[in-house]
Amino acid sequence: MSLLEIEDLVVRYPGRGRRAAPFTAVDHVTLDVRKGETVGLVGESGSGKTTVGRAVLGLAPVSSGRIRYDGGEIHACTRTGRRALAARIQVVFQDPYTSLNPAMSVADILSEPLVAAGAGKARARGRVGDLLDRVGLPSDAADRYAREFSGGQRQRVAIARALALDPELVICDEPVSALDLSTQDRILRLLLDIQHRTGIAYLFVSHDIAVVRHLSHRVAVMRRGKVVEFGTCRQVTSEPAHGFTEELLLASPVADPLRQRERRERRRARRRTDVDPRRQGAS
Ligand SMILES: Nc1ncnc2c1ncn2[C@@H]1O[C@H](COP(=O)(O)OP(=O)(O)OP(=O)(O)O)[C@@H](O)[C@H]1O
Repeated sequence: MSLLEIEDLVVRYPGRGRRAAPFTAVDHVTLDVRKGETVGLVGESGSGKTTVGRAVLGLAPVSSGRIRYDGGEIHACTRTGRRALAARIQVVFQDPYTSLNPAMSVADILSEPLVAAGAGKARARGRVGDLLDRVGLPSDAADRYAREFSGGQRQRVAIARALALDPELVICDEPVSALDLSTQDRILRLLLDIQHRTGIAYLFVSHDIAVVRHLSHRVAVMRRGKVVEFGTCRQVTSEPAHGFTEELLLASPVADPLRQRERRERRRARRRTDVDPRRQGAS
């Protein structure tokens, strides 16, 4: 059964300048995420991936369409409704340097969502050790400050914070793109391990199809605000139905330098003939 259902979602922003037309960042997007599943949302920069995640979180304006969570409509949720949802849907952002308050200790960062949800301070503190353990950090990390950690360790803290309320769904918005390759690999393994242990679902946003294929059950490919392809990871990455998916696969890293050059040239040739119609005529 689907946990999250996005149906015909449109997010439109007002145009900049007096006569500029509104800009459609998300254009009739339909997709769903089932319990315990990872859906990868992949596409080039500006295709609307983050905006889809933000609309689910109530942070982007829904112009039309529906978003349902566990059967209930959430696209027009009140503040109280949103607060209740916060325990069920959490988010991990791209940049672990800006998403954690450097002036707070890790214990405070991890207790904050629990206290906000009504747990007493002592009870919230009591859960910190377990949360650190779940993301592979030592218990003495609790008394240190986020600024004392590496990018990968900070992202572990951000993941622990997202897990604090035992959510059913975590929106991961480019959670590894600010990290070096070996740290990326460790964080992706951690996310997989957490999913195996808890049955959590992920909507995993990334520009990198190589990262997405690593952990997604299904993959949606976005281009210029639209989902151009949505299918199982195997279908989308082995038998892509859309030329743009092929393009993304071609752009993912390959070891052979000759193939790399061939791919670069094909990419350049495509870019020369390709203009985003959402931007045409906009001032
Ligand atoms: N608040 C806003 N006001 C106006 N336009 C916006 C706003 N937020 C996003 N956009 C535009 O919507 C489009 C989609 O942005 P979005 O961040 O969702 O893309 P993305 O696929 O996640 O790209 P990236 O990987 O670079 O973050 C972009 O062209 C962006 O400039």
